[in-house]
Amino acid sequence: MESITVNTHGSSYDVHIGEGAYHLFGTKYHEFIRSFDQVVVLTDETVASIHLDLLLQELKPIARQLSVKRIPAGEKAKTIENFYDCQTFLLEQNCTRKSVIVAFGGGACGDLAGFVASTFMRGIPFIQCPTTILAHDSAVGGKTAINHEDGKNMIGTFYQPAAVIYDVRVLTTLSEQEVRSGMAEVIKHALISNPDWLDELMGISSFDDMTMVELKRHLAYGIAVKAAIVEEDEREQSVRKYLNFGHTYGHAIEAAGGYGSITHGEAVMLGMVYELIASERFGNVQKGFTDQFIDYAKHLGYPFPTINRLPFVELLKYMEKDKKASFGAVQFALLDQVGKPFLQVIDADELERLDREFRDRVGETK
Ligand SMILES: NC(=O)c1ccc[n+]([C@@H]2O[C@H](COP(=O)([O-])OP(=O)(O)OC[C@H]3O[C@@H](n4cnc5c(N)ncnc54)[C@H](O)[C@@H]3O)[C@@H](O)[C@H]2O)c1
Ligand SMILES: O=C(O)C(=O)C[C@@H](O)[C@H](O)[C@H](O)COP(=O)(O)O
Ligand SMILES: [Zn+2]
Repeated sequence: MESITVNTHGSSYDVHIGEGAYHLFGTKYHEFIRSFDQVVVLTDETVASIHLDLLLQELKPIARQLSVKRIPAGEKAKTIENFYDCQTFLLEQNCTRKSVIVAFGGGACGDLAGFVASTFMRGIPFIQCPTTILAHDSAVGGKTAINHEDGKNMIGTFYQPAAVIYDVRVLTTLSEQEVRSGMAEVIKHALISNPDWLDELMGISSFDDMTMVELKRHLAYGIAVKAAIVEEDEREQSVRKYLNFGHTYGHAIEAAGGYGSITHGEAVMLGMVYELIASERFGNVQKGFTDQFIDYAKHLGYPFPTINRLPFVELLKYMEKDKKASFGAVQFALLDQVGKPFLQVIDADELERLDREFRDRVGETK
């Protein structure tokens, strides 16, 4: 079992990753769980149907009272209606300020559960139990959110979990598409931090070839990269914006396409290619590198044709509302080189030129 501690201004918590991590509920977290009058597991329908027993066999013997709230699977969970429904559930269960939420699912479930926890009676503790590769990112760092039709994650809080318990046994049931989606955030962590690690990832010709030992190592690296940035800038005033590499364009794709029509990680991969092209213009990324990266991403099956149904004007509308934008300027996290991120304002005319170049170079035209 590997453990990484995240220290922020107001909190300190551990991220545990390994096979059998849920046993920690009965050991390290036994007294912590006993200190709550109720444990509410917030989980998505799919995860519950496959893996709930694995978690409940650890929690049932120790929780004073336990209930399970199932939410819809996937991005459609992150709505104001589901948020309200969860609050109603907590009230119906007579939860109090001495209750705890356990988020059991991928990033969508974790983002919603964290937002619910941060607002129920003005805030109760929550534990993240991520069940996707992608959630090595979302479970750490305390960003919680639901979506608005005008923009991704527009309603949310910074609210750190009390612990992250990442039992990798559940990852074996992920679909090929969800593996691809999750690996995009791993690749993002490498792109913003470490050229050697990126080289290793770019040597993977099929995610099926990765062993669990290799996957766990990549996830632990990604968590360490994220934890270090969050410790430095929890509320995204400076370096935390680097974690948004690929997201300004990626979130616009998700919102313009309709939430859930493309996975978050797949949209981020398209966004990273767009933002690599911008990094050639504003940084020192070489065209040859970006072309090699495009071939790699295409070979791994990232869905570049999605861009065909999304006109630039639609994407621009969302990019202009990005959370890093202010005073009418859209700000991007770009790369000077791999491992050297920086921030750059880009105007609408340049964004359009980059968009045309992106479509040409990924081989899809309007
Ligand atoms: N808070 C953050 O810092 C942060 C970081 C990255 C992404 N996110 C958010 O995370 C979300 C994406 O997360 P995600 O990719 O985990 O999506 P997700 O939670 O929608 O899960 C993807 C799909 O996989 C299924 N699934 C989950 N675990 C499974 C398992 N073990 N076996 C089989 N199926 C399983 C789910 O039911 C769902 O259908 C987006 O909303 C994104 O905005 C947040
Ligand atoms: O933790 C962060 O900070 C990130 O930017 C990580 C991203 O992978 C994640 O998708 C995050 O939810 C995006 O945040 P947002 O503030 O752009 O909505
Ligand atoms: Zn992301």
